[in-house]
Amino acid sequence: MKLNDRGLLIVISGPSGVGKGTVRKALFEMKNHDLIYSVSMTTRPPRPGEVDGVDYYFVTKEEFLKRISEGKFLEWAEFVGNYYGTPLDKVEEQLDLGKEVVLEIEVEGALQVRQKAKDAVFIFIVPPGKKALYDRLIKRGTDSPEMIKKRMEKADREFILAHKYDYIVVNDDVNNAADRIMAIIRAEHARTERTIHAYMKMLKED
Ligand SMILES: Nc1nc2c(ncn2[C@@H]2O[C@H](COP(=O)(O)OP(=O)(O)O)[C@@H](O)[C@H]2O)c(=O)[nH]1
Ligand SMILES: Nc1ncnc2c1ncn2[C@@H]1O[C@H](COP(=O)(O)OP(=O)(O)O)[C@@H](O)[C@H]1O
Repeated sequence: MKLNDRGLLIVISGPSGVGKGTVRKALFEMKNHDLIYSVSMTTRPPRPGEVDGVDYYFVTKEEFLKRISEGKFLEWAEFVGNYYGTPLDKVEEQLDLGKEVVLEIEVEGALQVRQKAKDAVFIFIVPPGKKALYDRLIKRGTDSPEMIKKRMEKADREFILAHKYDYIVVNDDVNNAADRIMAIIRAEHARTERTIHAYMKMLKED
């Protein structure tokens, strides 16, 4: 039984290569959930295998800047030379339908969402160690040595902001990390301030 009509907004961040995409896929493969992934827009070129409209909406810088000026993003940020943003209309639409909307975004954008959506839940994924992070970026094989260096330096600046999140999840094992995130989402549903008004309303209508 669902107590709140409006869906929960879940923001997941973590350094590049920590396994956000991998853990998110494991999360969505779990049974009995109402999660929707918010596909971001980016000016980064697609990686081999990435599909427009599934992994990202791939657009030009001009198109992206036009959308910023039209106020079409819930948040946006520049990350190692490319723009990334969350289309506002789709997120609102899904939350109104009672869906749990998952954003997988970097910290600067997450902090913008923190200002706008007070009852969103913020989860920061960390690697079991710095060496593990480096190894994962190498293993993924999608970035040049120079880009890996930039992503590792960026990770150092992101770790400092981890305390601004509600939860820290260690991605030691993909399925364990996904389980922990699902447990957090379920617990957030039961939070008093989130559900009490909806429950009182339901009692009145009962
Ligand atoms: N602020 C913001 N960051 C995003 C968005 N979409 C993706 N990102 C983040 O941008 C960073 C770079 O993403 P990407 O180029 O796909 O590389 P990855 O981190 O190696 O997966 C990651 O931290 C993503 O979480 C978005 O819509 N807004
Ligand atoms: N728990 C884990 N243990 C070992 N390797 C992992 C784990 N999670 C992810 N990886 C690997 O690390 C690399 C980066 O993962 P990815 O999901 O692309 O990270 P992100 O989306 O955070 O940039 C991939 O090659 C992925 O298979």
